[in-house]
Amino acid sequence: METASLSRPQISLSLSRFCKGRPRIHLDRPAQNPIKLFGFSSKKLVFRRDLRFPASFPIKAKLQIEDDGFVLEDVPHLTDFLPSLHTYPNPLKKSPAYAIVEQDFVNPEDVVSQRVVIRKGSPRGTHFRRAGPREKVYFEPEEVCSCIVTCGGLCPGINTVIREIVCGLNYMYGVTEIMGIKGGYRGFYSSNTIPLSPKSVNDIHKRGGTILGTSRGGHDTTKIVDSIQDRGINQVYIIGGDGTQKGASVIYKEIERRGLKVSVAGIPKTIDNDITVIDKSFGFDTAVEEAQRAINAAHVEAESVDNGLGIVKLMGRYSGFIAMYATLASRDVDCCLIPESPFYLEGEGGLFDFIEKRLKENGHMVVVLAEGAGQELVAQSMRAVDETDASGNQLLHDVGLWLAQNVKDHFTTNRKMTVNLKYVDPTYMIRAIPSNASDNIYCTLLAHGAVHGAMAGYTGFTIGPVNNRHAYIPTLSEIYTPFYVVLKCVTETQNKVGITDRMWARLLASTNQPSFLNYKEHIRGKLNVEYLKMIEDLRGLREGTQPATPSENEFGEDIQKSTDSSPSARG
Ligand SMILES: Nc1ncnc2c1ncn2[C@@H]1O[C@H](COP(=O)(O)OP(=O)(O)OP(=O)(O)O)[C@@H](O)[C@H]1O
Ligand SMILES: O=P(O)(O)OC[C@H]1O[C@](O)(CO)[C@@H](O)[C@@H]1O
Ligand SMILES: [Mg+2]
Repeated sequence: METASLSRPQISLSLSRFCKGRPRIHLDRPAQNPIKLFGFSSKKLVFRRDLRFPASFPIKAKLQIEDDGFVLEDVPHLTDFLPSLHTYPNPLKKSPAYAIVEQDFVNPEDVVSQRVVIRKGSPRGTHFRRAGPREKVYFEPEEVCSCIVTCGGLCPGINTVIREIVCGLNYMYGVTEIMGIKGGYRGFYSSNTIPLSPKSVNDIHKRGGTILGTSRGGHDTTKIVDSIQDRGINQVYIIGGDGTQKGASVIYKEIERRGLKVSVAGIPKTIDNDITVIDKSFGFDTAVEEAQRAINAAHVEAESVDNGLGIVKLMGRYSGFIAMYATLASRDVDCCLIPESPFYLEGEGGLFDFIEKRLKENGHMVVVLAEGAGQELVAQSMRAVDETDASGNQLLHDVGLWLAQNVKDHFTTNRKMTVNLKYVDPTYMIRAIPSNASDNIYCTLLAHGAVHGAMAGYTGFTIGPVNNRHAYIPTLSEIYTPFYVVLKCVTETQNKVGITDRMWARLLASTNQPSFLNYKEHIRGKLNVEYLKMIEDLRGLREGTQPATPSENEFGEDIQKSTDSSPSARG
C-alpha cells in the first residue's frame, strides 16, 4: 500500500490496489489538539469544526473511506504496534485435509459488505475484513501459547466453540499449548488453568454449559493482562456476550499499551441474539427449537381444559427474538409479548380484553412472553427496587409470575370467570442444553475463523457472519473520529426486534393479537410516563408521523442493524 502520511491530524491518503487508485482516507491515529476536519457524505461535503479528542485516545481507529461511500471498518493487527514482526508460511499448505482446497487462502483485500441490498447510485456502505486463513501467519506453531475463556450467561454451543478452537489450533496449525481459563475473567488471576487437547475436548459438544465455567463481574484489566504476560500467553480466545466483548476490547488496549505480541480474538455469545452487525448468534436456533417443547406443553395443557390459558416465559432481556421466532415457528401461540413492544393489561384493546375474547372464541389460548417484556409495568405495580448483577446488568422482575397473578386476580375478581392457568418457565432449561446440528456447524465456523484471524496477527476483533460470510469485526466499544460517521460495533448497540419490520408484522398477522398502540384515555393514568412515550413513539412510527430512529448515518446507511440485515427481516 502506498501511503502519504500527513503530519497533523495523522490521516493518510492511501492509494492501493484495494481502492483501485481512488483516493481514500485512512485514519491511523487521533489528533491530540482541536482540529478542523471534513467528512464525506453521499449527499454533501460536511465540515466539522473544533473537534476535540481526549488526551488519551481510547483505541486506534482503522477506518477507510472512499469517495463513493465505501467504508472499511478494519480490525487492528499486531503490526500496528509491533511493525517488525516476522511472518511464516501458513502450515495449512501442508495439511493433508486443507491442501486440496482450491482457493486455499483469503485474499488480504477481500471484504464483506454489511449491506447486500443497495439501491443504484447509493453509497457502497460499510465493509469488514473477510475471515479465513491467510497465506502468511505471524506465529510459528511451537511458539503459540493460547488460552480460552468463557464469560457471562450460558448459551447452547459454548462447548462446541471451545472444542473447535482446540481442534482448529491443533489440526490446522499444529498448536499444542492450549489452556482453559476457569470461571470467566476472574479465573485469569484467581484459578489454575486446565490443559486442553483434541482428546480432552473430544466429546464436550454433546454437553450443555461450558466445561471451563463462567462468571459475571471480576473483570480486572491489569490483573488479567499481568496473568497473560506471566503465563506467556500470546493468543487469547474470549467467548462471551456484549459485556465480555467490551472486556475483551480493554484487554486488547492494555496489551497494545504494553507492546505485547498477543492476539485477542472474541467469539460473540448471546442466546438473546442481541449482538448487532452479525447475522445471528450461536445457540439461538437451538433455543428457538427447544422453546417449541415448552410452547407445545403449554398448548396441550390449555386445550385440554375449559378456559385453558398457558403462559410461557422465554429469555430475552432487551430483545425479543427468541419469543418472536418461537411464536412464529409454533403457530399455537395467540399472543407474543416482547420488550420492544409495550403492552397494557386493562381496558379496551388491553391484554385482559384480548384474553377474554380469545377464550370465548377458542376455549383456550397460549401467551408467550420474553423475560424483558413489560418490565416498566411490573416495576410500577410492585414498586420493585432496581438491582444489578455482578457485571452491572439490571436484574429483571419476573414478568411471567406477575402476569399470571394479575390474570388470575382479574378474571376471578373482576370478571367472575374461571381461567385454568398454567405458567411454564423453561428459560434455564433452554439455555442449558447442548447445541443442535446447525448450531454445531455454525460454532465450528466461528471457532475456525477466530483461529485463522489470531494466527494471521489480527487482534481486537470479533468473528461473525455478515450476510452469511464470516468477517472480522472490530470489538471497539468507543471510538472518536473526526468524521460524522459513528462506528457501530458489535458491543455498542443492541440488536432489537424492529416492530416496524416485516417480521413483526408477520407475527401480528399470524397471532392476530392487538398492537397495544391504541389505548384509550382512561388507561393513560395507569401507565408510567416513559412507557406512554414509548407507545406514542411507536404509534407515530406506524402512522408515519415520526421518522424511524436512528435512520441513516452520513453515508446514507442504516446505522443500526435493521430490516435488511437482521435475520428478523429475511424472507
Ligand atoms: N464495560 C465493560 N468493561 C470491561 N469488562 C466488562 C464490561 N462489561 C462487562 N464486563 C465483564 O464481562 C464479563 C461478562 O459480562 P456480562 O455478565 O455482562 O455478560 P455478557 O458477556 O454480556 O453475556 P450475556 O449478557 O449474554 O450473558 C464479566 O466478567 C464482566 O465483568
Ligand atoms: O441468571 P443469569 O445467569 O444472570 O442470566 C440471565 C440472563 O442471561 C441471558 O440468558 C443472556 O444475557 C439473558 O437472557 C438473561 O436475562
Ligand atoms: Mg450481556
